[in-house]
Amino acid sequence: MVQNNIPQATAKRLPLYYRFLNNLNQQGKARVSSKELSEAVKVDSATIRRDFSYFGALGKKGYGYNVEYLLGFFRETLDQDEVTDVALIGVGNLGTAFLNYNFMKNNNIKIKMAFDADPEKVGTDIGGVPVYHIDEMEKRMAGMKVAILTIPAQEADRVTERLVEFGIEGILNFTPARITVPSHVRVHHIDLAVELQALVYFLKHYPLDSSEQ
Ligand SMILES: NC(=O)c1ccc[n+]([C@@H]2O[C@H](COP(=O)([O-])OP(=O)(O)OC[C@H]3O[C@@H](n4cnc5c(N)ncnc54)[C@H](O)[C@@H]3O)[C@@H](O)[C@H]2O)c1
Repeated sequence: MVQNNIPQATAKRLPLYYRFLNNLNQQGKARVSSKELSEAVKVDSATIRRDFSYFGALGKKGYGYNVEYLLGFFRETLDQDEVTDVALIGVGNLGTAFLNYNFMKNNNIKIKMAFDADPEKVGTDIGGVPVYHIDEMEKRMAGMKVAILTIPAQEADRVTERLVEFGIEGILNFTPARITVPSHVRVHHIDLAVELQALVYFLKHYPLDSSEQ
């Protein structure tokens, strides 16, 4: 399949491209130039052209790219026709914000259920998502492949072990814990403190040339 040959860096940019092209399509635009795309998604146009060449979309000079063709490709590659159900573990400050945020607005990923250990939260419904007790995780999550972790760091290893045990395939980890998983499980860490520190470091040591903006 085509997507197996796409470099990981390119694959990571696909959702970004998809979102923008979807907006263009809804506005009735039939084509887009790599310059327009570049300005909108803040990726340089040479990178966009290289990315698009991996899936055979070669823009025509003076015409640009066909929005509908690209969207069709992205939809297939990103499985946009299929809704992916995700579970969220830990309905605290961060978890509650995610439940209230409707992922469906931009793509086909949906938080279907949430789990918490606090009896006061169990049985509630946040943003239309039911909250179950963590003891019911294995039973309720049967068949689900992706989980978001928004529990305290010290709970991360224990919960991860249970997720791995029943066959989870991907974990989006918001805890600062560096969880260990077998090689067949993919973990993406999102550490806001690290990102913020990196941003401040870059601002200080790699000031942007205003002409690049
Ligand atoms: N709040 C933020 O802005 C923020 C930002 C970045 C990262 N984080 C990280 O995200 C995680 C959650 O942060 P928070 O501020 O939402 O914390 P929080 O204390 O508000 O929420 C944690 C929730 O997890 C539940 N919980 C505890 N142990 C559990 C278990 N074993 N199983 C299921 N649920 C359990 C608690 O009952 C609580 O509802 C932390 O690891 C934190 O470091 C938070």
